[in-house]
Amino acid sequence: MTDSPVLLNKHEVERCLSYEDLIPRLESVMGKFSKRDSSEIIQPVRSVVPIAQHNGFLGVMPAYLAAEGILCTKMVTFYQRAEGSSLPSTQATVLLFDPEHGHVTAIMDGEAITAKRTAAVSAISAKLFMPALSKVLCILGSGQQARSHYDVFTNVFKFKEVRVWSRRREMAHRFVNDLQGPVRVCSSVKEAVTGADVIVTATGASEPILFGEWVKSGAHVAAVGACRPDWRELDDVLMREAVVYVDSREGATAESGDIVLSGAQVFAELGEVINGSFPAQREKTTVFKSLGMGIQDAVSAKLVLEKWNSEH
Ligand SMILES: NC(=O)C1=CN([C@@H]2O[C@H](COP(=O)(O)OP(=O)(O)OC[C@H]3O[C@@H](n4cnc5c(N)ncnc54)[C@H](O)[C@@H]3O)[C@@H](O)[C@H]2O)C=CC1
Ligand SMILES: O=C(O)C1=NCCCC1
Repeated sequence: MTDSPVLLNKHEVERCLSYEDLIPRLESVMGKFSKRDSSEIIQPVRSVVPIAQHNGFLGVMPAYLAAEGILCTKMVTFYQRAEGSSLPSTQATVLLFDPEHGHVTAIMDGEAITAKRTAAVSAISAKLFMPALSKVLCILGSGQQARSHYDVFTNVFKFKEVRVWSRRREMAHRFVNDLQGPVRVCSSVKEAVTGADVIVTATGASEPILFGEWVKSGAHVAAVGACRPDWRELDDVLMREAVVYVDSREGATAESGDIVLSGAQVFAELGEVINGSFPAQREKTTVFKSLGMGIQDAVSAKLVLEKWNSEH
């Protein structure tokens, strides 16, 4: 008989997952992924089931990391919520398995993992691509991803100014009231992004909200939303003028409206830059188009379980 799986709620997952541990593990696994060695990593593009009646999607994100003995899947639902809805737009559960015998070893909340690993990957992109003397950070959106991006970006980097824009100004004020540091609430995207060195787009938008003409030359954009092939956050001008990096080429081709609909060319995967096979063009305007990967959830879940096991 196998042991019952460990059950970890959001609070426990949050407590057991630090950015300090997460960032090097993500850098390492994304570098390995970009080598496309299927004896080491298997991660298909996520399967997505549309829930058309409710403006939602169910995504299933399996991954197997043979050398590290990690077999994992995340199941994630994401919805386009009506303005003013208090429901979360992204919810998830992560399962870890024993790769040898096939039983489930842990079932854990996936919201905290999704929030932290996505923000940590964006921070890795900023470390590689943002201008050398970056002073101004701008966050578009005020939800879960905006919050985790604020946390890691202000932790890892030293910005002189942080700005936030949200489509409802009161939500931007609520976001700022929950934080420790000073953040300027902006009333338009244009005001928020003008002169910014680093821009995070973390919205539920399906039409462009960020226009290339507003973006300072040499700025870095970490684009986190618009994860469907017909959704946009960034306009054609920005997509065509910037050097475009992605987490996975296959994922970007299948799921990113900003890439597919603009016809922009992908320059490299983050892992290819980490491996040194493509350069980080820091002096140019750069976009990192994030879609999320099962391997990111897998290493995050393993870290959570290792930490939890070390305490019990
Ligand atoms: N790249 C990745 O790995 C991941 C991407 N996502 C995506 O990131 C985005 C944000 O996710 P969460 O923070 O979890 O959602 P959330 O619901 O907590 O926050 C969404 C934010 O977007 C704003 N928003 C919604 N519709 C908008 C519109 N039409 N125009 C402008 N702003 C709009 C909301 O006011 C809110 O501030 C979503 O698109 C989600 O699908 C989520 C998880 C992982
Ligand atoms: O990677 C993820 O997790 C997600 N990516 C895009 C949409 C919501 C969840």
